[in-house]
Amino acid sequence: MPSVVVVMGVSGSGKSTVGRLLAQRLMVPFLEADDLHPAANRAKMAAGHPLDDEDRRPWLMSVADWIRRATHDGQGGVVACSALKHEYRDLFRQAGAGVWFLYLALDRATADRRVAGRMDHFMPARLLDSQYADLEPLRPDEPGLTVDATADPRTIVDEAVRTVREIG
Ligand SMILES: Nc1ncnc2c1ncn2[C@@H]1O[C@H](COP(=O)(O)OP(=O)(O)OP(=O)(O)O)[C@@H](O)[C@H]1O
Ligand SMILES: O=C(O)[C@H](O)[C@@H](O)[C@H](O)[C@H](O)CO
Repeated sequence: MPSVVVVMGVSGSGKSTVGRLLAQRLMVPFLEADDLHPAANRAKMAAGHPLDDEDRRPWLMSVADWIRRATHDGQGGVVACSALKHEYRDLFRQAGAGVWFLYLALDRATADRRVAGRMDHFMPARLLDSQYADLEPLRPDEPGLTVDATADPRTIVDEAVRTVREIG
């Protein structure tokens, strides 16, 4: 079994929704990586500016620290984190053994609809251009599974649980 599952994808792909459900099913702790963003990052996104690599660095380090603790104490966990770029995911893989990715692949039109429909969130819909520009989909040499993010969240979780049990 993977130690930590990172549920990744662009804003609106369903990371929080699917990640919470998956953590419940696997009975492991859940981390919403958005909660670890420095205030400056949240303010920048809320003002309509996308984050760059430098903005993300301290945030990715905090997420990697959580992954390190979760793997070392043997508890494991599920993390909802955009993890858009290959190098960010490498950082997570270096933090602990057995890090595995569940990539929620979402078409742009659905992402637009979902993010525009969300009123209680700091992420403005116009930042989706930059999310897709930065996105580097999961590569075959990265451990994980790519799923269609428009499927029902429970169906996605069922498929993920089946796959992690198979590889375990
Ligand atoms: N599989 C799904 N089918 C239909 N709607 C979904 C699905 N997953 C999530 N949603 C809806 O899409 C919206 C975005 O979901 P969610 O907040 O989980 O995405 P996210 O990837 O965590 O976004 P962000 O990174 O911006 O926080 C929510 O309104 C949620 O209810
Ligand atoms: O990497 C990034 O650009 C950011 O982390 C975003 O992905 C947001 O955290 C999130 O998606 C908004 O809720």
